[in-house]
Amino acid sequence: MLYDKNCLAGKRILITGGGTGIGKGLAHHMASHGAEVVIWGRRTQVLEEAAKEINAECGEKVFFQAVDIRNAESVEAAMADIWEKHGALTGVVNNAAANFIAPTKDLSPRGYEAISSTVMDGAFFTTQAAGRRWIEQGLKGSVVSTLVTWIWTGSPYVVPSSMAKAAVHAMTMSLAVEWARYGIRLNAVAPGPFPTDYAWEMLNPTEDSSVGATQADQVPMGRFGEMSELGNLVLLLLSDGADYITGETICIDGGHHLAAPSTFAGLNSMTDAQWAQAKTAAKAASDKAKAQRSV
Ligand SMILES: CCCCCCCCCCC/C=C/C(=O)SCCNC(=O)CCNC(=O)[C@H](O)C(C)(C)COP(=O)(O)OP(=O)(O)OC[C@H]1O[C@@H](n2cnc3c(N)ncnc32)[C@H](O)[C@@H]1OP(=O)(O)O
Ligand SMILES: NC(=O)C1=CN([C@@H]2O[C@H](COP(=O)(O)OP(=O)(O)OC[C@H]3O[C@@H](n4cnc5c(N)ncnc54)[C@H](OP(=O)(O)O)[C@@H]3O)[C@@H](O)[C@H]2O)C=CC1
Repeated sequence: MLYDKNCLAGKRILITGGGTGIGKGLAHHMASHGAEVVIWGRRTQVLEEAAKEINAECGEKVFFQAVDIRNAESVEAAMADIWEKHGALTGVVNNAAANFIAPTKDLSPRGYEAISSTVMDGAFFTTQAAGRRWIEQGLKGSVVSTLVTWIWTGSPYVVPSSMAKAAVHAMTMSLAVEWARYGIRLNAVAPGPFPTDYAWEMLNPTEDSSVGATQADQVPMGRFGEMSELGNLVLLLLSDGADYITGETICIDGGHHLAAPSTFAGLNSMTDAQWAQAKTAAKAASDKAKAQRSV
C-alpha cells in the first residue's frame, strides 16, 4: 500500500457510477484508506452488491443510493439525504458516464442526449449540489472528475462523449477559479485504457470494432493501467496533501495518447453491415443492464 491505510480517515466521498468498473474500484480504494464512501448508480442490486463486497473487507464504510444523475431533482434530493443521514461530504468523484461507438451521421438525438447529458449534465448537477452546500456551510471540498484523453485529441465515433468530457474539463478549470476562495478545489483525471466490463461491451462490441482499446501493446508502457494506480492519483487529489492543486487534469495512460493510437480512428474501415452488428451487440449489453435499473 503506497499511502497509510488511514490517510483518508474523516473523509466522506461521493462516487457517481460507483457500483461498477472504475467507480467501484475507486470506492474500494478510498474505503480501504479510511474514507466513508457513498456510491450512486441506477441499479439498486448492482450498488448493493458492490457495497457488500467492499464492506466485507473494509468494515461498514460504503453506502449506496439509486440516483439518475441526469435528473437534477433526484440529485438534489439524494444530496440532501447524504447531508442529513451521514453528514457533510468532503469530496465528490464525477465518474458516471454513458458511451457507445457509432458513426456520428447515424446518431439519433436521443442517442446523443443519452451520452452527453449523463456526462455533462450529471457532473454539473452533482458538483453544484455539493458545492452549494460547502459554500453555505463554509466547508472545504474537493471534486475530481473522470475524463479521458479525448479532451485533448478528440475521437471519431465517440463524438458525444468527447464533447461532453471536454465540457467537464471546462467546468473543472472554470469552477477552480470561481470557488477557490471558498476552499473548494476541482481537478480531473484522464485515464487511458483501464479494461472494465461495461465500457468494453460499449466500446468494443464485436471483433470488427477492436482497434486498440483492448490491445495493451498499443500502450507505450506495454500494459493497461491498474486500478490501484488510478486509485492512488484520485486519492491524492481528494486528500489534504493536494491542497494547492486545483483546475488540473492529470493524464494517467502509460503514454497512450502521446503515441497516438488513443482514438477510434481505426474504425474508419468498418462497413455499414459491421456497424449494424456492433450496434446490436452493444444494445444487448445495454438492455441487460437496463432491465436491472431501479430508477
Ligand atoms: C482505439 C482505442 C481508444 C482507446 C481510448 C482510451 C481508452 C478508453 C476510453 C474510454 C472512455 C470512456 C468510456 C466510457 O464512458 S465507458 C462507459 C460505458 N458505460 C456505459 O455506457 C454505462 C451506461 N450506459 C447506458 O446507460 C446505456 O448503455 C446507454 C448508453 C445506451 C444509455 O441508456 P439509456 O437508457 O439512456 O438510453 P436508450 O437505451 O433508451 O438509448 C437512447 C438512444 O441511444 C440509441 N442507442 C443506444 N445504443 C446504441 C448503439 N450502440 N448504437 C447506436 N445508437 C444507440 C438508442 O437507439 C436510443 O435512440 P432512439 O430512441 O432514437 O432509437
Ligand atoms: N474504462 C476505461 O478505460 C476508461 C474509462 N473512463 C471513464 O471512467 C468512468 C468509468 O467508466 P467504466 O468504469 O469503464 O464504465 P462503467 O460502465 O463500468 O461505469 C459507468 C457507471 O456510470 C453509471 N451511470 C451511467 N449512467 C448513469 C446515470 N444516468 N445516473 C447514475 N449513474 C449512471 C453506471 O451505472 P448504472 O448503469 O447502474 O446507472 C456505471 O456504474 C467513465 O467516466 C468513463 O468515461 C475514462 C477513460 C478510460
